[in-house]
Amino acid sequence: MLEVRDLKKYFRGGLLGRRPVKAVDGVSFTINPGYTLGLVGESGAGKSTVGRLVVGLVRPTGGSVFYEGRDVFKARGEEALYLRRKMQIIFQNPQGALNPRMRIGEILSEPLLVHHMVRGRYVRERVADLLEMVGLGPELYHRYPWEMSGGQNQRVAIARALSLEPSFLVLDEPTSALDVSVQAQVFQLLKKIQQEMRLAYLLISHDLDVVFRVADEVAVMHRGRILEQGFASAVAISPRHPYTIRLLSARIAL
Ligand SMILES: Nc1ncnc2c1ncn2[C@@H]1O[C@H](COP(=O)(O)OP(=O)(O)OP(=O)(O)O)[C@@H](O)[C@H]1O
Repeated sequence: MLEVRDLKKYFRGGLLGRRPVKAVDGVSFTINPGYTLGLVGESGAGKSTVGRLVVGLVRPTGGSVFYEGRDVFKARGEEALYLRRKMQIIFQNPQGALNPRMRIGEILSEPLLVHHMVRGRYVRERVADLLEMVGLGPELYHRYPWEMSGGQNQRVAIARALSLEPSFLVLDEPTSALDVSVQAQVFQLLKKIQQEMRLAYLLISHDLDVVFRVADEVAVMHRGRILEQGFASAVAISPRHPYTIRLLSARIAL
């Protein structure tokens, strides 16, 4: 469903901006419906840049992304709108991702109205459904983001993404800003939604434990490239993946 080919992003770097920073330097992978690819690597490896490139938030230096056969970087008009709906991204900091001046009900209604997902009089009903899908009660409709916990806000961010009926989500460190006890609940929710809606996930994390627990396949990034890749169970033990094994055995804090 999602095919990433030889993706590159170079930023200007160095004095006078002459030496490029090769944040992403030839990354390729595919993800199928219902599957999770975990992208792991140390800080600065280029993981977040890959996530932003894939959903079209950052312009690439080179390479291509195909979603259901559509070229994400070349899409215009109706097709671009369709892709904006189908490919969503969830960020690390839910508080920052939600407008503090809007109530939860408004935050969830807005995309439904902008993208004409439901007729006006059914919006309220759909918002209640979305809240229920992410395990939140209808009484939160009138609350503001700052009146809720980090975990509740991340659930709202997930509900907002789901409102557009996506089939692919980039999860960029989705639980890093949350308490450990809440992290497991959010991953449980993401798993449940994935099974119900056959969503494909690109899970970005610096936490090896999280990625190996949650993802079906793992790609390990280092300095803009994928060094090692394979099924989570195989990558963790195969001698063909020395970098990953070193990371795992040393439990390096990435
Ligand atoms: N807008 C930008 N301008 C210049 N350099 C950038 C920009 N965004 C990222 N970089 C650089 O690109 C490289 C990769 O950054 P990126 O945030 O993708 O890494 P990461 O693996 O997600 O790291 P982290 O886990 O710390 O977020 C880093 O060297 C970073 O400084």
